Amino acid sequence: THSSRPQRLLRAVQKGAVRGDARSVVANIDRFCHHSEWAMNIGDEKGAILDSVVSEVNPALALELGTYCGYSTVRIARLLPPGGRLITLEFNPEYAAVARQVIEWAGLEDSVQLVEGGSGDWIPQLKEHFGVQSFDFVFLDHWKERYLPDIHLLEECELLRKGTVVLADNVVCPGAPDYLAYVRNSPAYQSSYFQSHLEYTKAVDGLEKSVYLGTTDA
Ligand SMILES: O=C(NC/C=C/[C@H]1O[C@@H](n2cnc3cncnc32)[C@H](O)[C@@H]1O)c1cc([N+](=O)[O-])cc(O)c1O
Ligand SMILES: [Mg+2]
Repeated sequence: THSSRPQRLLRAVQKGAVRGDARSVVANIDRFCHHSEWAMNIGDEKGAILDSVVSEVNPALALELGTYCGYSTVRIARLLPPGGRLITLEFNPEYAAVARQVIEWAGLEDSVQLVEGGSGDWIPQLKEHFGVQSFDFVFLDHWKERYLPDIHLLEECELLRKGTVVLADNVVCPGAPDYLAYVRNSPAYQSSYFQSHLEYTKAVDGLEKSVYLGTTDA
């Protein structure tokens, strides 16, 4: 039987990266994607922007939508403060299985909670299941048409607080036009754009950073 690209990516990590060394896991996935097979990880260039935003927020509690192989999960989790936690949602069982092993190879399993399921089903359950009050940081990198419905869901479930930072990948390529229009025009967000390039290519892409300001009503 032929392996899948996520399985080949995992094997590259297990062959090339040092166990327990998150930096080497990230470096080996980037090497695999630059030299062997492109994969939809945020990558090294946009990853550096992700790192700077995560470091600035220094989140005690972070949420990621769309784990895929766990590349950005590792980038975020390696920067969390002591006791910091990252909850990441992935509904594809095969991707979730690969991501678990990538996260373990990086030695970050104690600060990451990977939930196998859909954001639409799970966002409403995060408070009761994980004792979550609200998130300090949210990273959107799942299906692009889910960005807008899921940020509305996060608002409705009161999982955002004044100052929560929401960072969205791919707002240019593949693009999330309805999401961009919302966060850039809503009085509830202070939004800014970071121009970059699509992972492992020269195509233009960017990240949108949106700070939640809270609702205007009392
Ligand atoms: O399509 C892209 N990303 C979609 C990512 C999708 C990932 O999130 C999961 N998912 C989806 N809805 C979900 C809901 N709930 C949980 N997991 C979910 C999918 O099972 C997949 O693992 C993409 C495409 C390009 N590109 O160049 O084409 C570049 C990128 O950086 C990208 O992120
Ligand atoms: Mg992406």
